[in-house]
Amino acid sequence: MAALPLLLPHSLHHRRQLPNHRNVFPTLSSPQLLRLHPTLTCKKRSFTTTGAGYITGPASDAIIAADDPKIEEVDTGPEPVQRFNAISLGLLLRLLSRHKLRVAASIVSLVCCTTCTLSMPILSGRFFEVLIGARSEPLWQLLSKVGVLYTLEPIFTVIFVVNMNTIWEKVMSSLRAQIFGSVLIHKVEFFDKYKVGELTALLTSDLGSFKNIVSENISRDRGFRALTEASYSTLSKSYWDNVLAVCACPPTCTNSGCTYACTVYKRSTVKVFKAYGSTQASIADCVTETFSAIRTVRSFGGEKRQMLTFGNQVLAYQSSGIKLGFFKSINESITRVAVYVSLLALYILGGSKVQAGELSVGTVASFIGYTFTLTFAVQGLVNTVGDLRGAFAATERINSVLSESEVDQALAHGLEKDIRQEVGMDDSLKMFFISDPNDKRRSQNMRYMSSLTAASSVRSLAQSGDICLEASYLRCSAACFLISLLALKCSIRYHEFFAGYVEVLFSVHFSYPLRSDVEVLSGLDLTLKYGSVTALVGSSGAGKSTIVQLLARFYEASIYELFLLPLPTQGRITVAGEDLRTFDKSEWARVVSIVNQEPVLFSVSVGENIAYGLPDENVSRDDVIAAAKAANAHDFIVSLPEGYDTLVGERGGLLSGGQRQRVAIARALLKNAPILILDEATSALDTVSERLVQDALNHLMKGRTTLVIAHRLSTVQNADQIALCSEGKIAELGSHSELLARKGQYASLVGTQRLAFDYLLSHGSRFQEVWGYADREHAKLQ
Ligand SMILES: Nc1ncnc2c1ncn2[C@@H]1O[C@H](COP(=O)(O)OP(=O)(O)OP(=O)(O)O)[C@@H](O)[C@H]1O
Repeated sequence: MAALPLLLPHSLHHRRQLPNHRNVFPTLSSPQLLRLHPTLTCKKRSFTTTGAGYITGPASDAIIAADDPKIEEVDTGPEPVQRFNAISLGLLLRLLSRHKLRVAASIVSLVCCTTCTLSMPILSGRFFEVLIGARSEPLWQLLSKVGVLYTLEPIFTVIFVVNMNTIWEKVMSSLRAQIFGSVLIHKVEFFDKYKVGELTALLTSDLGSFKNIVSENISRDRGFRALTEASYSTLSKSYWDNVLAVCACPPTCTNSGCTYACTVYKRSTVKVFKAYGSTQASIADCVTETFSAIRTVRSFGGEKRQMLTFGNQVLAYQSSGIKLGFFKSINESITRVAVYVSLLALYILGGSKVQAGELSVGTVASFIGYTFTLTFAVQGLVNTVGDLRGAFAATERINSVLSESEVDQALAHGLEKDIRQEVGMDDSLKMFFISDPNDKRRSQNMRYMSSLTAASSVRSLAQSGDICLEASYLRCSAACFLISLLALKCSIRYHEFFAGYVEVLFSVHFSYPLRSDVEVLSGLDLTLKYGSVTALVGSSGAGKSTIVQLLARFYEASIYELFLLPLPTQGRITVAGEDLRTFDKSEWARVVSIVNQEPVLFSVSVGENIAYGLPDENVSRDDVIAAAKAANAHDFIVSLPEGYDTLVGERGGLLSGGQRQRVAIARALLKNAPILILDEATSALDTVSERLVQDALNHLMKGRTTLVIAHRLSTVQNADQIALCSEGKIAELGSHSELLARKGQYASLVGTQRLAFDYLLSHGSRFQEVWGYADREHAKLQ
């Protein structure tokens, strides 16, 4: 079976995570860390481990149950960090090697059609000689030869163009699939960093200019054909007469000079092409952003501002386009001057040689024919060099974007396993596979992958055990002990310094990768008891959704190491005692259902959106309807123009916020995962709908480990436990009544909301007046 290198590109280098003390949640407990890094204690990096336990590659966040004795043999010495190139010559050759027959047919037809083309000037020369009586060959015989050439040349051209085009289309499809797959499996922070428009541009305009190398260069006067024609005509000329050949050489020399200059000044020209591409990407990004947020733009009257932004991007695009045109025009005009000089020299020298009887008229006529062929070919080559520059710039841009950020190994491994298991793989999936028998690292990764906790156990663990977000403070190592001792011996000032140092090193921290200087979570301990409901409350920005993101494994922290030494515990997330990172991400995704504050729907029908709950299965219509009924969405769906087949628009924009939430709840219900996370899942519902959906959710929560985030405390009063999140920690934990009795932050939050409610009640009559007025106005409009 072929392999999927681009789904696992970073398996090539297993980049070491940079020690970043703030980015260490969830990490592993000290004993586990030692289990994971058994060889670190003897400062030797290897996958060797003694007995059962975990092993990991250098800084790989995929953790593997290491019962495979063969793994001990694997040589995993420190690897140099390699830059991963999404598009490389090796990859292109591998893709081309899939079409050997077509490549051979293209080469043969190219040689044949070029031979036909280049035989024409010879026949033209003979034709003139026959006309002036300098040649005895019958005219009809000569013309029939010309006729054969004129017939064969288009036939070979068709074979060449069709084959080249087919090969390149197939190569480009695979390449596009590879790049898409590669982007898809990047870590979430990659998507935080790059805008949608930029990523879209990679797959459209950048890959488009790469495609142009062939699709724009298979015509007669471009690319390979121009190259063969140029070389062949230069050779033919030398065969006829060396002196005249030298006259016709300037175009070729100029072309070589231009090509050389382009190569020497590659950096500057590539810069211009790169700027052209990135301004094009910015335009795409501005368009995507503006039109996807059109309601926000309207509501703020932001049209002028968007026009200004777009105008600036267009001007930048225009200026880089003008610069590009300047480069092109210089190339073109230099070539033309060279051509004219060459033709003039040819007329002068050729004419004098004919007059002196040293050359026949036919030979000079053939020369002139070859000079024109050479001129066109050289012109074509100059254009091809321009296309190549564009393609190099696009390749550089794609490679630089995709090599900057890390691939999510835990996801890539699981995905590859998943796809490989598929029986009778679809053609559309096959495109993601490229065979590379030399990629030993991948086969090694495949073995680790197979050592990951099996899918069945993920579900059974999720269905049986508690989920713990642990922060076990100061399970000190010798290093910590030493620091503490030193701290005690030192003066107060130094003691403070060491205390701070210890705090930084050994408490739990989580920072988003793009804002690594801002701590979001610090010192968090929380257990979500199996089969019970835990409510997470707290002020805005306290870190509630961050906990959800960690539970969903959108973000994962690395094992924190300082000078290659494993540090004591930082915290971790476990399910039934197993570290989350022992699971494939895709397997984990199957056991967790999340309904967000602002659910995003795909621009397909309502039914398909609900069925997306089980994306890899053929969901029956009855199941979709059952899920919709349970989420109290059925009634509104059947009232839509085409019922379950009604399209919901981009991001579900044709539905109301409450309808979107109900569809999202139905989607989660269909998924039927043992772990349920509701992040303000009912916030967009009116009171009546909320009560109905809440009933469905209460039913759904039974027997599942549930985490509910809600601002309206009334909705979480009945939770088994309520955790108050404050400044990245769990400040209070208990039932509603326990927390009220404690009279702490929770009690004051409840008090604040009650006050707000009382205020509403006391102003009820006024609101009723307003609502009554609105109702009357509405009735009038009807
Ligand atoms: N992707 C991100 N990158 C960087 N910082 C982020 C990211 N997402 C959230 N933050 C920051 O993390 C902090 C905690 O955000 P979080 O969404 O967890 O708060 P929250 O308690 O859920 O708030 P709310 O109740 O308003 O939803 C905030 O300061 C926020 O600015």
